[in-house]
Parts: sequence; C-alpha cells; structure tokens
Amino acid sequence: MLALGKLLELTLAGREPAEKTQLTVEGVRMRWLSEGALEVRPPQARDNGLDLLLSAGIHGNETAPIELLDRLLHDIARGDLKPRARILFLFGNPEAIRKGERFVEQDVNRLFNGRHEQSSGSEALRACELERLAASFFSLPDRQRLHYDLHTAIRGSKIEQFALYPWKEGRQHSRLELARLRAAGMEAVLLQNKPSIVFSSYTYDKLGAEAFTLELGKARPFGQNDGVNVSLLETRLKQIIEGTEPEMAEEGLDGLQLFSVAREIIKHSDAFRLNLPQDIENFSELELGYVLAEDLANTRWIIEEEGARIIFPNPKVKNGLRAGILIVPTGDENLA
Ligand SMILES: O=C(O)CCC(=O)N[C@@H](CCC(=O)O)C(=O)O
Ligand SMILES: [Zn+2]
Repeated sequence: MLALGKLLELTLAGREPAEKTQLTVEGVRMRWLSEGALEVRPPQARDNGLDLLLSAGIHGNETAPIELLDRLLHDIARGDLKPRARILFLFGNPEAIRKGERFVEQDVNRLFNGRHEQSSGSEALRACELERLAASFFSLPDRQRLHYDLHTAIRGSKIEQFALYPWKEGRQHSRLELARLRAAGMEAVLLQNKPSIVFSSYTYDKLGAEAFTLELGKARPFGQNDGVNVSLLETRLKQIIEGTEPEMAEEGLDGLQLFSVAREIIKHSDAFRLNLPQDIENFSELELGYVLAEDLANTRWIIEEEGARIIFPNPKVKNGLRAGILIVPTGDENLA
C-alpha cells in the first residue's frame, strides 16, 4: 500500500509524510495537503465530475467514522477501490483525536461560518484551516459538490443513524439527496431551518455543496466500534467513489423519517438546568407541558409542540451554545 494511504497513522503520530504526492498503479494521485488532509484525484480520463469531501474526527472521540475513512483510504492506496470522483479526506481535529477527546479547548464544530474569527487557540485556527481546505477543494467550476461530515453521538438513540441537513435562504432541500441517504442506511433526516456554525453548514451555505452531518451511532474508543454498523454507508460511499451507484427512486423515500427543528435550547448561564435523566436517548418524546430546562431570571423551556422529541441534550456545553435540539415530525412537501 502507498504510504499516503496511512493518513490516520501519520495523523496519530503527528508526522508529515516524506513524500507529499504519490501515484497508484491506476494513476490515481494522492496528495497530502496538511495534517489530517489528503486529496485523491482520479486520472483525467476517468474523472466523472464529482467532488466529494469526506470528513471525520471533527470530534476527536468519535472513532467509528475515522476508522471508516481509514478503510476507504487503504482500499484506494492499495488499488482495490478505483475512484472516478475527486475526494478530499479530512480528519478534523488531530489534537483531540490523539487525546481521544471530543475537543481540547473548544468544540471545532461551533467555529465555522466565521465564528473562528471571534476566537483564538489551536481549534479556532484548525476551523479556519478546514474552511480554507474545503473552499479550495470546492473551487473548481462545473462540478457536483457533496460533503458528508461523519459523527457519532454522546448517547444512545431511538433512531440509530440519521442525518442533519443544513439550511440556506432560498435553497430547497433535495429529494434525490435524501433518497441517497436512505440507501446509505440513514433512518431519519433533520431538516434545519436556520443558519448554523457547524462544518456541514459552512460547505452547504458558502461553498454550494450538498452537505450533511451524519450520525452513525454511539461514540466509542478506537477498536471498540463493533456496535456501530456502517456497512450500508460504506457500500454506498464506495459506489459514489467508483461512480457505480445504482439509480435512485426519489419519489418514495422508503420510510425515511423527516423532522424539523422546533427550537434550539441555548444555555445562557451556569444556572442552566436540563430536567432529563442522564441516560436519556436521542429522539425521546417529551410530553406537552413538560419543563425541559430552566435558566437565569426564571427562564423556562416548556414543551408546547405536539410530538416533540429531544436530540443532543448536553447541559455541559459552554454558555451561549446549544444544549439540545427540540424537533418535530415534518412532511416532504417542501423538497425540491
Ligand atoms: O451527541 C451529541 O450530543 C453531539 C453529537 C454531535 O457531535 N453532533 C454534531 C451535529 C452537528 C450538526 O448540528 O449538524 C454536533 O453537535 O456538532
Ligand atoms: Zn460529533
């Protein structure tokens, strides 16, 4: 296998490769761009016009997606997977990956769309670098742009695998992309309805990519991911990479559940209290009238939406950040 296929090893060791560019026997060019960043380019005659950004490890303890990208890279470097797409592989937060922690000082996935400019430290610099790498990768005209930012969650979930689809004024969510996600094993999609500061929102909003955060199961350390079944996603990613994806029937979304955001729960102060059991699962339903959270100055978050569910409840976030999302079921009438 070509040495550049070992991007994860290099990243874990904090090393730069001796050779920055290597060619597989099929003429696929692998180019190391920066720590945790590698571009794969098929020979021109095989290029099918898709630019695919695959990122993982934006949160350093979410290892199943990192292992998945590592397997794909090994296959490419061995010549077993023959790309027709241009691909950018990114391991988001190398320092946190080495430590096995979600982040070191601050959550990289709250620093996009300009937020890193209002901050400092290595994670703000990394968010800036990730924006730059993504912007440069998606700068070629007349190509399709697709970004999957792969994650696993802090807690268990009633719906194991799901996607979050960013929002931009005047742009409709794509039914075809939802069909593709369904085929990749996603059981639900949360359709966002306002701008956000996460990586997929940046590539969707600023770079014109179809972009998604994918949640694949519960976060565990390296080597302990048997419980995270990514086989459908892995198969679909290989098909996307090789340009062999089967036709997708977009009319029926084959049971894919759609949700929209009712409210984001923002933690305003150290007095914030979330009235949920510690082991509550994502997508748990909440009763009308339930006092979900309390904060300074008698602020109370009371459930007033029929069918409301909670995802990503986390009272430990820094003040000013999202401590959970209240979601409700929605229909498919606004899809393009
Ligand atoms: O389990 C949790 O509470 C968080 C899991 C996670 O890291 N999710 C992403 C979602 C990003 C998005 O909103 O698209 C995150 O919180 O950064
Ligand atoms: Zn994550």
